[in-house]
Amino acid sequence: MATLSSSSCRSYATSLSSSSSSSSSSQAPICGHNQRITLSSIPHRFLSAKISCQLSRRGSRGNAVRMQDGAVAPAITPVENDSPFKKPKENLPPISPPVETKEAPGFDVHQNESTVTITIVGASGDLAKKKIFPALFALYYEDCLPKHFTIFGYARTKMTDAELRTMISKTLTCRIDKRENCGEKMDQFLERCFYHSGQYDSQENFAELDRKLKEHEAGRVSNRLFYLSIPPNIFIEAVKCASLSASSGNGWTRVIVEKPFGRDSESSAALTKALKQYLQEDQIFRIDHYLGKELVENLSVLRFSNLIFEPLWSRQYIRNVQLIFSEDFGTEGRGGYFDNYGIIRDIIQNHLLQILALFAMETPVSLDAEDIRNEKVKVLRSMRPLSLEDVVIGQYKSHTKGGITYPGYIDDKTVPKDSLTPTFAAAALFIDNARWDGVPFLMKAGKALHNKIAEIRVQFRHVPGNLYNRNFGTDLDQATNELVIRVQPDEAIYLKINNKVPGLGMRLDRSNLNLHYAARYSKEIPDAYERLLLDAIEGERRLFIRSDELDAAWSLFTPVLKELEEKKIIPEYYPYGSRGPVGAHYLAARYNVRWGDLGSEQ
Ligand SMILES: NC(=O)C1=CN([C@@H]2O[C@H](COP(=O)(O)OP(=O)(O)OC[C@H]3O[C@@H](n4cnc5c(N)ncnc54)[C@H](OP(=O)(O)O)[C@@H]3O)[C@@H](O)[C@H]2O)C=CC1
Ligand SMILES: O=C1O[C@H](COP(=O)(O)O)[C@@H](O)[C@H](O)[C@H]1O
Repeated sequence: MATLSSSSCRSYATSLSSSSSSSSSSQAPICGHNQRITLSSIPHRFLSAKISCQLSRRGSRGNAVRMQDGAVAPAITPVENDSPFKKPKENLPPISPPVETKEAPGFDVHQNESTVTITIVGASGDLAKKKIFPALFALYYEDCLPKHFTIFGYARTKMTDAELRTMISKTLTCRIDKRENCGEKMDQFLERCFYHSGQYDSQENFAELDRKLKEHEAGRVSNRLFYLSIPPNIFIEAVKCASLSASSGNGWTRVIVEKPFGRDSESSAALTKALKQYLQEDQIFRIDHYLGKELVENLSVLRFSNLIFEPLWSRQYIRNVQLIFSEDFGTEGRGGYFDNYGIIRDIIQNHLLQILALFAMETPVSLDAEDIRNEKVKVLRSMRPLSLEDVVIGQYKSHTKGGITYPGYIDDKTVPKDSLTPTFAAAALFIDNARWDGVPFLMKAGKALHNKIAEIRVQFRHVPGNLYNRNFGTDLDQATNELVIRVQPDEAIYLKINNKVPGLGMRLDRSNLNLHYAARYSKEIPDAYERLLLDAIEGERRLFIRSDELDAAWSLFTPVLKELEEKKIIPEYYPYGSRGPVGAHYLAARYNVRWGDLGSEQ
């Protein structure tokens, strides 16, 4: 049955190939160092170990992946340069069994080897504990981190290395399919984690960090990844200090920046400008974790490697596209942050818009990061800025059900009582290009709704002159095909088709051709942060946001966000746990659309 490699593993074994060409600026030190070392200076023998990581990501114990139905997808032979991602990765460190020995600091005995240090700035925070450390552990567990790696936590909180390890050990989990040696792996991983306490605006504190990093690097080529897991108002100070006092002297330095990337065009441009004082564009990895989700990553595969979808992918056959995000909990605990942003900035302008761009782009020249991002930016620049009449906003209010009272948004102590910040929004967007002219792209995102789901729905047009129309009664909508890509939870891709109900009569029903991941694949789906962290380590920028994409995204939403705020538009209130404001239906109806997630069978 299965003939394609299906695992979450990388098939771009090229990341292993040596690079002498790729973007030099990301290899360049960023503050005053002048030595450059490229991957070509790393002995070739080290590269093969990386291949074994790639293979282990292809299947738990061998090169192949077993499907739930017993079929085996063959692994891809690990030939260097077989990557679909044409551009070779930069300066990759070698991979080998993850046992680190203590090195005497300060000696350049390892100058032919390289090392990667990942510093999590804001290590004491929520995201670091919840996502970043667990993702790094998962990568370690899969033998996907380089042989010489070190993880540093950096924050103001006073903590020892041991205390950091205790803190993060609470949130590390093991892969379901490989529990046996989990404890051992966890201990090994924790031994590679260290902590340095410092201020975010202190060059001196970062210089202390630099000294510690150097000790761990022990004279090897030093590659440094900083993950800014801190509130946005301190991004610039932290980047400045990291850049001036703790960037690599002879390898690459990269910085992962978390959203929010500003709150409108102006502030986003200011942030970009400030970041670029200290970093080159290709050192900046702007993360949108939705791009790291398995089914979002699969969008292009589905479309460009199956003959049956691409010919239908246009206004000729597609009636509308729906991008839906809902959470069944409120802003609990994050109300302070959220009130300054609202759901349009929190979800729609980034996560849903990024999915839209990937969905709607033209075929890129290659799978190279710049080719893909070039196509995405064209989509964004072809879009009409959102207008006020194409937006509906809502805010959840308290609701009592089954004797339990669920708080309203403004019941959160960190939210002003008179807040008009939307916790729900629906919007109709249009791409004014030849492929998508007139096709509504409807987006809907909300907190404290009745379910937790993220999905893409593609509703196709009616079959012209359908011979079987009368077998459906008058509801033509019911007779059109719909492709659903359920991003989460319970990942699936299904296509609603019309089918004859078996029997002597001629009755049609709607059935699903269903690719249900849990039934099809035994391998656990990696968390988005795992994929993105590994990409950042490997210098793969495909899933990160380029500054021109960001500018284009903000241009679409800034005018309407300003108008909503200036006119103090009152959101439609909806009860906690409901399906959201009824206004979303009117908006869809205006474009002759019915939300696909609300029908009797979804
Ligand atoms: N949490 C999440 O689910 C998500 C978060 N993000 C983004 O990731 C980043 C980190 O988020 P999160 O971990 O929730 O943030 P936190 O509020 O938990 O902050 C992280 C750390 O930053 C330090 N810090 C907090 N407030 C301040 C302040 N005012 N001044 C100086 N330092 C401060 C604290 O460390 P210390 O006091 O020890 O220095 C804190 O532990 C943010 O940009 C956020 O928008 C993005 C998506 C989801
Ligand atoms: O970026 C964000 O995403 C989360 C939802 O992420 P998910 O991976 O759990 O779907 C959302 O809760 C948060 O408000 C937002 O900032």
